[in-house]
Amino acid sequence: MECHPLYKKDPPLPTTGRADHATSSRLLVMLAAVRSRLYKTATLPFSSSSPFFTLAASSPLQRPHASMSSPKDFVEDTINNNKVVIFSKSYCPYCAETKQLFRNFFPNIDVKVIELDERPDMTAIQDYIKEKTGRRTVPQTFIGRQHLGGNDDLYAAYEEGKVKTLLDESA
Ligand SMILES: N[C@@H](CCC(=O)N[C@@H](CS)C(=O)NCC(=O)O)C(=O)O
Repeated sequence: MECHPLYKKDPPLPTTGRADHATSSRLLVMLAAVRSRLYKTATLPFSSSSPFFTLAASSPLQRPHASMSSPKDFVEDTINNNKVVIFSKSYCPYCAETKQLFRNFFPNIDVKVIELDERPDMTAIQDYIKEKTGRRTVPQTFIGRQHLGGNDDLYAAYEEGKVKTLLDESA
């Protein structure tokens, strides 16, 4: 199976610092233009603390890591607060099969999918999952806080009836 980011069907918006900066700069220029036109036409009481500017300055584009928890806290909180968690990568075919298993056989179960390749802390999260489970590959699935393993492990567990048992037990 092909497993490479270039095979991803829907590439994410640019997430590098430079792209973010360019995007937010363009946004600020647009907002400034709108602000100056409004000033001319309606003389509205804008100031530098206008909601427009507050919004732009606190945008995740400018402060991408500000509210992020540690990789360990993020993984543990996610597992504790969701019945089924799949740590995945959006372009990974094994991950697609894992997601498909739940869609096919357990369509009414909420599944929390974390697409690691869409997060800036991907590597740190994979490091923590490796520390926790001994596995660094994706997917890694947890049901009711219990680690089931990769895609092969999940399908084997499904065949044995273990997936259903764990889902029932963690109701
Ligand atoms: N046999 C494994 C194969 C998993 C696998 O090779 N995943 C690739 C992604 S498609 C991987 O994790 N590569 C290393 C990485 O992305 O860090 C399974 O069934 O889960």
